[in-house]
Amino acid sequence: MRLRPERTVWRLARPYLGRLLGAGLLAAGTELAGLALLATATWLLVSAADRPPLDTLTVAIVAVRALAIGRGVLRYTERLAGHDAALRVVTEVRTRVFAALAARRTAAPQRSGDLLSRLVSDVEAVQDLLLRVLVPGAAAVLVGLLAVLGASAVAPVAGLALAGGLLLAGVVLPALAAVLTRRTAARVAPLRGALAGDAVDLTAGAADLAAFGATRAALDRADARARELAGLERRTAAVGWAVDGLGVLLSGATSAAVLTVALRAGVDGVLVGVLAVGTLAAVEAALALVGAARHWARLRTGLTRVADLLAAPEGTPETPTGTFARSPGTPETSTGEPAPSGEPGDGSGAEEVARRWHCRVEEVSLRYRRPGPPALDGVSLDLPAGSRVAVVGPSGAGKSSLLGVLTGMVRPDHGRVVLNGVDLPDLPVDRLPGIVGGLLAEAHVFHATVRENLLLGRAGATDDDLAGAVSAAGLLDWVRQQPAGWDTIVGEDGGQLSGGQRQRLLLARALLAAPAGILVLDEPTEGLDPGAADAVLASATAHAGPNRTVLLVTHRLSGLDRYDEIVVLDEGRIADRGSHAELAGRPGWYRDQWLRQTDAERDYLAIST
Ligand SMILES: Nc1ncnc2c1ncn2[C@@H]1O[C@H](COP(=O)(O)OP(=O)(O)OP(=O)(O)O)[C@@H](O)[C@H]1O
Repeated sequence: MRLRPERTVWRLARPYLGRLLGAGLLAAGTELAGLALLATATWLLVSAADRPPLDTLTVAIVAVRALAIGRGVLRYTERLAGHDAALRVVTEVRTRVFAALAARRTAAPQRSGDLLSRLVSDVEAVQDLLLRVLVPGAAAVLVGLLAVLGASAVAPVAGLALAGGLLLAGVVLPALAAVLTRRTAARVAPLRGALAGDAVDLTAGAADLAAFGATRAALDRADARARELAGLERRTAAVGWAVDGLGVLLSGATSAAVLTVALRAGVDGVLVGVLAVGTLAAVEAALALVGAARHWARLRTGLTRVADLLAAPEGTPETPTGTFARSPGTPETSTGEPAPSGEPGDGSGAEEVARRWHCRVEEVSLRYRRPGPPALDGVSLDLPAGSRVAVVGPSGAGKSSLLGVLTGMVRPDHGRVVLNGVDLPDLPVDRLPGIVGGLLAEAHVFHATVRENLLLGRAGATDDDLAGAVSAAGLLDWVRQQPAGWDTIVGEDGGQLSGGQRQRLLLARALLAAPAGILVLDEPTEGLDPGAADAVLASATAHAGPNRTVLLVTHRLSGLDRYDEIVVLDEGRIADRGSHAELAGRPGWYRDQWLRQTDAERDYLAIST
């Protein structure tokens, strides 16, 4: 077995060696005080029957009290000194790990859940290695040696029997425990990291998962991981229980062996009792090595990850620990796990794909806080299948709230949304994502490949579907330029993409959603320059096709002349509605805004040419 991670810890702990040695000696002192206490108390009990001289008795009684108090004091100071040394080492390690992660993040960002797991659990492995393995391990070895010497002084054969028992308890049993624990332990740390990543995705990406009907699949995946982790931990606990049982058996057997050989060697009766009890205490101290070995085996994965991180050159890419959807043609996710059941977008179904959807929003009112102004106040819209409707208005007018109501994310206080004659709440929740879907405000990009992010929009999408949507969003050239193509990792929340590329990826994913239903687009061209924004909006609207309704929320008014109706919202109410030509031709918010934007763009073009 290569001890590279331990060597890394050793190197980092070297400046604190004096403190660690002190803690080890104090731990050995505690064990020795315990052993001496048992031996003296036994001697006192056994010899009291023979009525020894009072001064001898008094000395033994004082010794028992002093050892009992001393043991407590030693234990306390050992804990204090050990933690002081270990926490100093851990502070150093955590600083270095943080610096290493920060340096690598620029080149190969990892999932924040995994980063957190590295910074917390893996670094704690270093602390545990020092406090639960090295210090008690060193103390057990020292106490064992001194106990063998003590027993040999009484009778060499007794020393030999004790040495045999201590070898079994302190070497064979710990090795067995380490081997049995290591197999499961190697899988626990990465699984914990992946589970932490799942937690981040389930919280940060909750709205998107719900919008695309992928919440169940993501929850199932996290649940499967949690169950696997629980199973592994149960197995580790069972191994621990079995090894502990063997330890107790061994302790009794060693004591019996020492007792037998000491009696055969003609050792005095009182001393035989002292030897037997002292043996129990010495074996118990040696059994601490079993716990230390188990901890060591469990800590190795975390230690290895810390050592790798501190040793790796900056920017070494790593494979992400979790993925989302997967290609229908791909048998496994990139983590090698089986495919999750209930793929996102299942709700789209053949029935939804074939049907055209007529949507009516009737007198919808919504108030988030009471008292407080309404976010929506009696809003009505008619969205015939295949229509193009844009919702505009000043910031805070209620545009995103309207999309929230339409996608079922927010329940209105009054009014209703009717889809092909059915009230929205009466539709099964898993069908809604197949009918209404798209790009919502604060959309989340998952730390997965381009393909997996897109398949969240429609799980069964073919490569042609993906290429069509990505091309409409103006990202196809970029995907083709990437060495990994569709399998390019985009980083957590698209951290490895530019703002515009991230937005285009989100738009492409939205275009894949609800293929024959209602496509909602909340600020799809945000962050793109005016020219690109116009081109992307035109191609995205065209990509929606004749059957799909498009409901666009935008601050940018250019390109809306291709829309059937524009609704101007203000303070939750419909302030105006009509075509672009009608609204731009009459006084009001729309015309003011239109003139302001065209002037600003003229200036922009003048400066940039
Ligand atoms: N989750 C919420 N809790 C409380 N109030 C909210 C919430 N979401 C929106 N609001 C409030 O409702 C009103 C409408 O917000 P909404 O996000 O729908 O406006 P918007 O027109 O989309 O604005 P913007 O153009 O700035 O995105 C605002 O006054 C906002 O503060």
